[in-house]
Amino acid sequence: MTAQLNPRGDVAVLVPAAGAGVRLGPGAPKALRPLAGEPLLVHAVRRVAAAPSVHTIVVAAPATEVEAVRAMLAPVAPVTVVPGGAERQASVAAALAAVPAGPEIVLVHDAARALTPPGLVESVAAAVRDGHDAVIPVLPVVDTVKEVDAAERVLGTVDRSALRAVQTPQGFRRSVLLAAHRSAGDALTDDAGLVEKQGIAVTCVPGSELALKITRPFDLSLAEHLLSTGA
Ligand SMILES: Nc1ccn([C@@H]2O[C@H](COP(=O)(O)OP(=O)(O)OP(=O)(O)O)[C@@H](O)[C@H]2O)c(=O)n1
Ligand SMILES: C[C@](O)(CO)[C@H](O)COP(=O)(O)O
Repeated sequence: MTAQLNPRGDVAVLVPAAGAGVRLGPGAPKALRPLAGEPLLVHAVRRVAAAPSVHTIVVAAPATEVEAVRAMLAPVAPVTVVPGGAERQASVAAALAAVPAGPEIVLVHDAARALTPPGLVESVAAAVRDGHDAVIPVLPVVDTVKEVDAAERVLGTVDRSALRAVQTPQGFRRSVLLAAHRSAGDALTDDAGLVEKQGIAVTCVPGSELALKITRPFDLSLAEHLLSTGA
């Protein structure tokens, strides 16, 4: 049976957490590495579970760690844990298959974005509820962006006013995400990218700097600092 959080909620959140974390360096799978003494995944799930609209959370864990992840998350929130896949897309598909009947809004949220505030979960879900098929949180690109060739010679300066850095949670009408995964071709790291390939409009909402993706060692240090200063 699938664990439920708020039976009156209309949102299922899929948390892909099966990645290795190669860019973070050698060690345990990234979602299980400690941040201020607790695994990244615990931080991420605790914040998702604090969003009032959330009915169900499904975590895709590293295949060898499913039981350990169940035990780790049991005191945090009622969560369903399934084995993830070799690519993020396969992990999301496995979690999507475990969503029970009920929630018609499905969010996909990286475990690696461990400090994402519950308010961002709510604002993405609200935009889907308002009628958007697919919603992504974004931030403006703050650096000047150059296009370069293979020899790192600058070809030109890109107009960054039309560029956005994309975060998670990404929100979808359930049927839209299901159809996108059913007809998915080459693995993409981004669910909105799958939906775009179906010709479906994707809408942006403001993201949060706290939703940074912990990818490299610097990001982990930054997250430690943010937590120690009250994030
Ligand atoms: N096979 C995979 C690969 C990634 N993810 C998850 O997708 C999220 C975003 O991926 P990323 O941060 O790029 O993580 P990794 O793939 O682990 O990073 P790296 O490329 O450095 O190994 C993470 O929460 C990660 O655990 C997953 O569930 N299954
Ligand atoms: C969905 C995503 O977080 C978009 O930023 C994605 O998982 C990024 O993965 P990447 O491998 O770092 O591009």
